[in-house]
Amino acid sequence: MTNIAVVGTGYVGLVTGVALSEIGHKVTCIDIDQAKVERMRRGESPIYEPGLDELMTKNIQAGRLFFTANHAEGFTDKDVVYIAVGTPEKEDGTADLRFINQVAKDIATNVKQDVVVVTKSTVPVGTNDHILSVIKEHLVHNVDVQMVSNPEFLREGSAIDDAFHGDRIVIGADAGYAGDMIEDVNEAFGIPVYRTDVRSAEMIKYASNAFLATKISFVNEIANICEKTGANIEDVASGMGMDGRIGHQFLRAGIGYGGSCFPKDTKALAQIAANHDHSFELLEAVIRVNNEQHRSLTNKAKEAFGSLKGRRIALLGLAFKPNTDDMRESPAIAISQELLLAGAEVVAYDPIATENAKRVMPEGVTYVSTAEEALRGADAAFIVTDWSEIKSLELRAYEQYLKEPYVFDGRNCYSLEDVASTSLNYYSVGRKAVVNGKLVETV
Ligand SMILES: NC(=O)C1=CN([C@@H]2O[C@H](COP(=O)(O)OP(=O)(O)OC[C@H]3O[C@@H](n4cnc5c(N)ncnc54)[C@H](O)[C@@H]3O)[C@@H](O)[C@H]2O)C=CC1
Ligand SMILES: O=C(O)[C@H]1O[C@H](OP(=O)(O)OP(=O)(O)OC[C@H]2O[C@@H](n3ccc(=O)[nH]c3=O)[C@H](O)[C@@H]2O)[C@H](O)[C@@H](O)[C@@H]1O
Repeated sequence: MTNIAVVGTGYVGLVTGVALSEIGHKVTCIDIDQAKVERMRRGESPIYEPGLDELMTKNIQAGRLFFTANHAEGFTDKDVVYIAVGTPEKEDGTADLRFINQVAKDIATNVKQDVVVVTKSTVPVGTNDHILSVIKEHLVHNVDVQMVSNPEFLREGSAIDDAFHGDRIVIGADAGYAGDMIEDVNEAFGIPVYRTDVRSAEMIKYASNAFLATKISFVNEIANICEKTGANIEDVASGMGMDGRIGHQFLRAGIGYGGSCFPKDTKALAQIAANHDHSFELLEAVIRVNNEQHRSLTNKAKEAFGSLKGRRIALLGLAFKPNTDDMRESPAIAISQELLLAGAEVVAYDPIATENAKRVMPEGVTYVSTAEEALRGADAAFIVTDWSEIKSLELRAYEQYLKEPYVFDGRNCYSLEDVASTSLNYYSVGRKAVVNGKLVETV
């Protein structure tokens, strides 16, 4: 059992803290947001993440999981401090290290014993060295501080499962005892550990996210060409994925990736390259393709309707992916902006993310509390997020509620054969359209 503090209780920090307490460590989670801390003390997760509340409550009751807004209290007697604060994007695309720098100072001024500092946050190559120098510069007590880079690979919506069944745990440490100590801390997860130096660990995180984003932009480009050639992206992706060297994962064509990480991490890596006089052409193209892909549904609707002026569009799903309330960089934002700009009226529904959506979506969007309400009287439906509730909506519902039978499906939720037996006009991604019960090429 190790005494651990986790600084920052967002998607990563809270899941990390809960998972470490579940395998037997004594964990104190620290956040500057007092209201969040109070909710967590009651066993309520401030974020929507399946399975998290239950596991939190269990470990609070077992006396292994604590929450505080006071850094000095949180760091008392801790051997390990995890940093899990945000590293958002600055205007120029680089990572904003404001929160990281603050935590480094918080650690320096409050720790009274030797400590291993573990960076979970995604940070540019060289940042761990920078964190150590900030800590040393502000250190109040004469203690030893060692750094470990331990990037996080969990996905929102399946974060608990990922924490216990991830593919690897990357531990980046230079000389000293710290790497072995963090390997011991993680032993009970039973996940393969990959040891490397600090800078390689930092790069593994960006390279992994950039590679996954590349797969998505690649498959979206293939989908765009499928639409022009009459091929079917679902069949193409399945056939590609059967090659073990390619694999089936991250070949789902759609409306482009969103979320709190792929958009910011791809830009940050391109900037890291640029800072070292390297132009990362491939990654720049991945980003451009993704931005363009956000427009694909609206472009199809413009083509089908001629003009979207005065058209009422039902947006089904707002979160950047299912099973999360996270709206950061959700394609729903860009899609709504495009629709409003084209003079359309936007009525939106999401099973979970509506409150967060209201904070980041453009002004002028109307929110309703069921899919049916969104569809009723609309000229077209846009399927934006493939929540199971939305995927399982009967095709009959669109026929029944829509004023005009137009569905623009950004997630390929329905089979073309099923749609062909309805009265719907259906446009999806990388597949033929269905118009008047017939499969037709879109160009
Ligand atoms: N969200 C995700 O799925 C993943 C995120 N990451 C990385 O993990 C890091 C954290 O991401 P999220 O959990 O999404 O962030 P988040 O923005 O959801 O949460 C960050 C939390 O840190 C708190 N905080 C800020 N400064 C603090 C301080 N000085 N002391 C204590 N608490 C402080 C904030 O109040 C907030 O609750 C980022 O670098 C991100 O790139 C990595 C893998 C997955
Ligand atoms: O660094 C991070 O924050 C995390 O970023 C992603 O996780 P996440 O953003 O939660 O979700 P993903 O499932 O990767 O989806 C990201 C976006 O790509 C889209 N996507 C994903 C897969 C696919 O085949 N097609 C596709 O369009 C999703 O709809 C979503 O908008 C990575 O998968 C995690 O390994 C990583 O830890």
